[in-house]
Amino acid sequence: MAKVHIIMGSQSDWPTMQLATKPLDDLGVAYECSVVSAHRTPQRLVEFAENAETNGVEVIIAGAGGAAHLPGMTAAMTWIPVVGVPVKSASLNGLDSLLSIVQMPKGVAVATQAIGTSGAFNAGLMAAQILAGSDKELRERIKTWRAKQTESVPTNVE
Ligand SMILES: Nc1c(C(=O)O)ncn1[C@@H]1O[C@H](COP(=O)(O)O)[C@@H](O)[C@H]1O
Repeated sequence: MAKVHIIMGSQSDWPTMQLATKPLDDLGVAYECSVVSAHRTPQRLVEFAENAETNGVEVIIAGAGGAAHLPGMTAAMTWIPVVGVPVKSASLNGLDSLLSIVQMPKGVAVATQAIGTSGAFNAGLMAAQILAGSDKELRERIKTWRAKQTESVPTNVE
């Protein structure tokens, strides 16, 4: 079973959430993806959260837009770290999603990322970094990945 599970509130979130898979692919971290909605499929969410530990999930990435309750509700039902991605919404540009995810009550934590594709990408990276705490080889791959990124930034302005 994959250690990272990416869930999203709707199939329409996939163009954003797909970015989370990029660093995971680069770093050789296996993942699974599912559509799970706290609002539209509440029972599916309960089953997902209750079975996540038994299924070997170690980090959950949860993306949703608008009234984005999915990351917080997932975090409420499991101790497994939840990395939240505010998907950009049509009416409020994702500010609604961001506030819905970031303003968690004390005692239930969600690691909220930036709005949209950058946030989704960083969610994948964050998931890998969490797993790297207990995986030395992954830690080394992350260090190499970061070093390559640093090298790719030019000094000169053209
Ligand atoms: N925020 C949530 C939740 C949830 O939090 O449970 N379920 C779906 N949605 C969001 O509704 C938006 C519109 O969805 P549709 O495009 O399917 O109408 C999506 O961004 C989704 O994440």
